[in-house]
Amino acid sequence: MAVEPGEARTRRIYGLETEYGLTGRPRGDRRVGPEEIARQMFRGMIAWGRSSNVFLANGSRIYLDVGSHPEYATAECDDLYDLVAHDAVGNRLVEDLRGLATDQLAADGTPVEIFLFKNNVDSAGNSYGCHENYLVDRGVDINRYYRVVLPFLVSRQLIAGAGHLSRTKLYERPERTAGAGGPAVFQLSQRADQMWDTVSSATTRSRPMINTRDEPHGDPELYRRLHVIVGDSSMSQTTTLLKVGATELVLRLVEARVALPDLTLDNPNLAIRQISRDLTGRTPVELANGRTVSALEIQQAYLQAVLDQRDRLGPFAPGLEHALRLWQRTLTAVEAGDMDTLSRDIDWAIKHRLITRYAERHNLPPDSPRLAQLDMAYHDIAEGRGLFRLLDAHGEVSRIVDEAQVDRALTTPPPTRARLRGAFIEAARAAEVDYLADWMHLRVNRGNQTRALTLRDPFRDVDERVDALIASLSEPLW
Ligand SMILES: Nc1ncnc2c1ncn2[C@@H]1O[C@H](COP(=O)(O)OP(=O)(O)OP(=O)(O)O)[C@@H](O)[C@H]1O
Ligand SMILES: [Mg+2]
Repeated sequence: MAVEPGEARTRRIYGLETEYGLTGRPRGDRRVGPEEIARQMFRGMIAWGRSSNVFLANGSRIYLDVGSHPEYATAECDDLYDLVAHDAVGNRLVEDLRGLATDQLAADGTPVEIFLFKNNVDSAGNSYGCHENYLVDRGVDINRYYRVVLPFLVSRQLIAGAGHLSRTKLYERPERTAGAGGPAVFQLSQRADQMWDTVSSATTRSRPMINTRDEPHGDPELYRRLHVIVGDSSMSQTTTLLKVGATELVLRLVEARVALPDLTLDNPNLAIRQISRDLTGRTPVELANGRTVSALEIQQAYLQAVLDQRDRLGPFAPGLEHALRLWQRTLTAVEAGDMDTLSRDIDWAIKHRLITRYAERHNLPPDSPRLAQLDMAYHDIAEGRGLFRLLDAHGEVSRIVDEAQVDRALTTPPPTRARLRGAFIEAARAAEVDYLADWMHLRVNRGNQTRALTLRDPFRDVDERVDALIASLSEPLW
């Protein structure tokens, strides 16, 4: 359903896409490159997904792109808590594939220890993404979203950055120097130094903060999909909730036409780099109108608008309420310079504490390779090995969902179009028919007959046409 002009959308579709970093350490004589490991994971995926069609019964998509970055895209969620649970499922799935590939490579006589990282930059300085998708209405001028959302996103690393001990100099291309061109500095974000454009349809060469490719995965007359690619991957569930929840609140400000100060940045590519290099949020960045403002002030301005105009933003589900409280608490802590109070909740602060304590204990300078390893190991998703995973196992970081909720999300789609897709996939697998499913389409091929459906409404989780298609699978012949 579209919303009335001037009204905030109170139900929205969200999806998170995560690309994982992949490396292997040989346990025998032969080196095994990431391409080969990825190939083995893909074989595992075919065995385990029963086809190379990689949409799963929980509505998600798992995918191996060119390059060696397994990608997991959550199903369409309409609730932030659901989104956090569905995002967490990605780690489980790629971990399964890692296990299968490890066994297979060992059986083939090339034993290798495989590492998967939920981060955004490898040791050679190459970057890969964590994309956020937000459904917005075609009826709202997309340029108003861009204008308001960009300064928010450029400064959002202050509340949701993953942290990065980086040796990339200002405006250097990390992939040209393997990210080691200067002295080590702890930055807020892994993505800041990878951004070369603000809003464009390119994805790789001049990587923009928002991708404008118009692919709504829904009725194109009603909807658009806002494709945000500037964000860091999050290990922390609280950081995920805050990252998406605060963005949701800013989208509602745009839709409700709340008057906001003009925070258009003079040079967003420079500002994002400056902000990333200052954990206090105080560095002034230049606005197009000649004034300067800090990341903290930008974030405070948006937060204050939400608090002041809350009545105009519609009802808040518990997850959104939770995100709002976290946003307030995070900015208060940054303002007070009290990072320790964030060290259970916000990735960059958790990682910063870990690295500083280790450096102090072992008397290491910032560019010690051991600290760079620690930075990487934070994102290792293996249980019992990854550093965030260890903190989590010891109860030293906060959680939004427990393992039982992740178990559920592994098999149960959220109550959106994903539910139709999930039910269809389950039925098609049980009936052992040749089928295809993607975000918008369901199709069955039987003999020389094909039946196909298009699901244009991502909100809708009941559809008689899907029921009929599923029922027809048990008919002996068409
Ligand atoms: N109408 C919609 N609005 C917002 N998000 C959507 C909508 N439909 C699907 N999504 C989400 O968008 C994401 C799409 O991920 P996916 O990686 O398959 O697509 P893509 O970005 O179009 O393609 P690619 O990564 O191959 O370029 C998923 O997380 C999904 O849940
Ligand atoms: Mg994608």
